[in-house]
Amino acid sequence: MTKRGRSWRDRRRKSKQKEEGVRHVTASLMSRDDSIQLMRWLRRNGFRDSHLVLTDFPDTGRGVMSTRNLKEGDCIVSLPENLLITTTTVVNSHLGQYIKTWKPRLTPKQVLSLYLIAEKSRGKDSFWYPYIQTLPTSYTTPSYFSTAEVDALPALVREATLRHRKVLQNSYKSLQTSLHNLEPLFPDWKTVFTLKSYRWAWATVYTRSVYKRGPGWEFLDPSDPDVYALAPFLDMLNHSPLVQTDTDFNVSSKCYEVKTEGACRKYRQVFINYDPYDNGRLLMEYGFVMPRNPHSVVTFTADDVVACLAVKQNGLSSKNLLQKKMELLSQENLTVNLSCSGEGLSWRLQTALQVLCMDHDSICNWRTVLRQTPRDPTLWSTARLVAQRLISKRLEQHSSRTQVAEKILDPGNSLISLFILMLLREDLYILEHSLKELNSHTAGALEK
Ligand SMILES: C[S@@+](CC[C@H](N)C(=O)[O-])C[C@H]1O[C@@H](n2cnc3c(N)ncnc32)[C@H](O)[C@@H]1O
Repeated sequence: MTKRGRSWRDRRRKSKQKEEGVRHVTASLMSRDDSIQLMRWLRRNGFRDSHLVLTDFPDTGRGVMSTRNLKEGDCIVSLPENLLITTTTVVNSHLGQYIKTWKPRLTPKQVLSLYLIAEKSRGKDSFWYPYIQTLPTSYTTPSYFSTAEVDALPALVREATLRHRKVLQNSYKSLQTSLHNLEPLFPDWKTVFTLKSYRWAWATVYTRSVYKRGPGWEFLDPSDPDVYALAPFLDMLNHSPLVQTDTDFNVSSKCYEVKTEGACRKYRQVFINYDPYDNGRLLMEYGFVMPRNPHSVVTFTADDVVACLAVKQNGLSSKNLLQKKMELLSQENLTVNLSCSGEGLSWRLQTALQVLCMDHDSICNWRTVLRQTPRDPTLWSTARLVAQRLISKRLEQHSSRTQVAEKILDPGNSLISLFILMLLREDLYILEHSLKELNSHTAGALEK
């Protein structure tokens, strides 16, 4: 065996660094020109930023890095109104006269989607060209999932996915009847406004718009609020549930501003907090999931709990008693969103479990469980056994779903598959952890 000295290791290290450097430069060169054009265009049009640059991050993909230390209260982005795409932008554009008379009335999301497709098709002639060039060309939101990916999802997320896809299809269908009216502007409207381009535009609006209240145009469908604005550069900020930012339109400066509510170190990624969503919702609305998401939960319904009541107990609880309990729970809105998380069972689930385990005599005092403490130890020990059954049953179903998904999905080739597997594994962890907690309490109670 040849012994390799320090110089070999140094050479190896240097050549590895070079390889990585080449990979890094190749990856960033692809978007570097577009990023430079975007920044120039933004500054030409009144954008002010404080030392922020677009960068690829290994864990989140493209995002924003600060080149100086940021302190609480710093205004890091200030985007003038003329750089926002809102329904007002569209109404004042060449599409405006068509939007005003469109039948059936358009929703604000449809208006923005049509505009994005129209502007994209105009290429360099569009004012928005430098912005559109930096938009992703495809997304990881539900309308991009393959059939195998949809099938692999947990039941509730799968239902939400199918609903999401239906909304998109119906939205496109309702547009189709009037698209030919755009012929004077777009002679090739049939190949421009396709379902595929609409899916892209719709996902762009869904995943990248910020909240800005519109004027309430009377010619738009009021069933969807006019609160969306596409905000170049600001939409490059990724989400973290751990940060707080103040993101709003400032009516006096007429700029959309982002202010930090905490410090951020130099050369670190700057995040904003989109919404306190669990991973299922993040996947539905934004097309990604977060490892160790503090908002992640596994949810149950009251019917799931009822199915786990002991046969004996079920027998004892006459049909009428069970009906009464379900009425009480629904009065308190406690029949859905009963959940467990990395921290164990939620208060809602614990309460529903206790109500469903009450006997004939104690049900008249059912409100005592709403107060949470002190807990009736006998009632809670029955409820805990039902909880163990509930979680074990779900864990069994979920483990086999995850095993099947691991065989079918290819996370190396599809980011969507990777996110779905992350979602399944996170739920598995929550269920295992919750069951462990329940078992340890049972063991503790037996030892006493
Ligand atoms: C407003 S954009 C943020 C910029 C985006 N990363 C880009 O390159 O254009 C929102 C999208 O960024 C991605 N994203 C945001 N936060 C993320 C995170 N913490 N981890 C992974 N992807 C994230 C998701 O694809 C999401 O739909």
